[in-house]
Amino acid sequence: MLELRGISRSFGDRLVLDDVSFTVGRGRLTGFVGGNGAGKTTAMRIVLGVLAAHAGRVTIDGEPVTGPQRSRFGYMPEERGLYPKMQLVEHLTYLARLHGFEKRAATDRAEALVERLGLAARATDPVESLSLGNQQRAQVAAALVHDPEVLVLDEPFSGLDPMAVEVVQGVLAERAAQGVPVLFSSHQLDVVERLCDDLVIIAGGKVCAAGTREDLRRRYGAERHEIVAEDDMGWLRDVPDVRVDELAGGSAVFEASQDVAQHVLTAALARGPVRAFTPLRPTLAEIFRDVVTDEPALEEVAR
Ligand SMILES: Nc1ncnc2c1ncn2[C@@H]1O[C@H](COP(=O)(O)OP(=O)(O)OP(=O)(O)O)[C@@H](O)[C@H]1O
Repeated sequence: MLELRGISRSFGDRLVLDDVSFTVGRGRLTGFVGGNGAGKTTAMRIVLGVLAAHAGRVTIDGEPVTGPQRSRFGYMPEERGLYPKMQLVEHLTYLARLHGFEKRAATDRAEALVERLGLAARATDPVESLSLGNQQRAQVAAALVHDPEVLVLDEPFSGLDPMAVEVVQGVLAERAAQGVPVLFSSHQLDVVERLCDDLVIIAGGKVCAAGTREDLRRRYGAERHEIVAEDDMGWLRDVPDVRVDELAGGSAVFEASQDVAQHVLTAALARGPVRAFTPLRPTLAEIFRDVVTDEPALEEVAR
């Protein structure tokens, strides 16, 4: 398990990470979510040792991370850095060799990854000639080519079309299934929601929520319910402790506690048939809105 414990970091007199603690479990995909400037990249750089923390520590299985261990981490940095003139497989082979693989093994790994990431037709193209989405896939391949023991990826899904998102998702999930702790940041809440086992939500340099996706759904987000009745549901607006979010004839979506929702159901049944009554699970976007109070509007975050 990778753990950040009490990490703080300032730039000048500006505190950008304030006592940040969270874990990234083995075999888990952990999504790191937060608005622009929340501190995600800074925290990831500290995990990789590219940047020093001013307080706190990063441990792996309870022990402080050492230099040799860090060299076996896979990192996809925010600033993408591949040599533009090098051919794709040649480049990945070169990176694998830097990590100590023999030539044959390095080439085999590079070719297998290129194939797995759907880039086989581009294997001998110079990196600079790849489309932006394919360059992004190539960056993911670069982070994976030495079979890392920990994976940290800064926005691996940005700029990918939905097919490429699926491919990269699949590759990361495979690594996680092999026991690798995987931490990735993303602004794409729908992707994070679909893919992650665990989530860390950060705002203004502080972790404001962390846990499994199901945990967060239970702990945060309004309790919402959908009801579809034969008769008009207009009366719902007058029920105390109910907030009506949507109302169209007999269909309504409302926020209320479990007890009040049961009361609404009973009242609706007393008026006529009820066709559907469903608790709605909060989406990550709703949870995010709930826990991040002083961040930019969600639309800005998702952009
Ligand atoms: N080298 C630096 N010098 C000064 N300030 C910095 C430096 N690096 C980051 N910051 C500041 O630290 C804060 C956190 O930045 P960081 O890049 O970690 O956020 P982020 O969550 O990754 O944001 P984004 O989603 O926009 O990439 C920002 O206010 C940023 O301006």
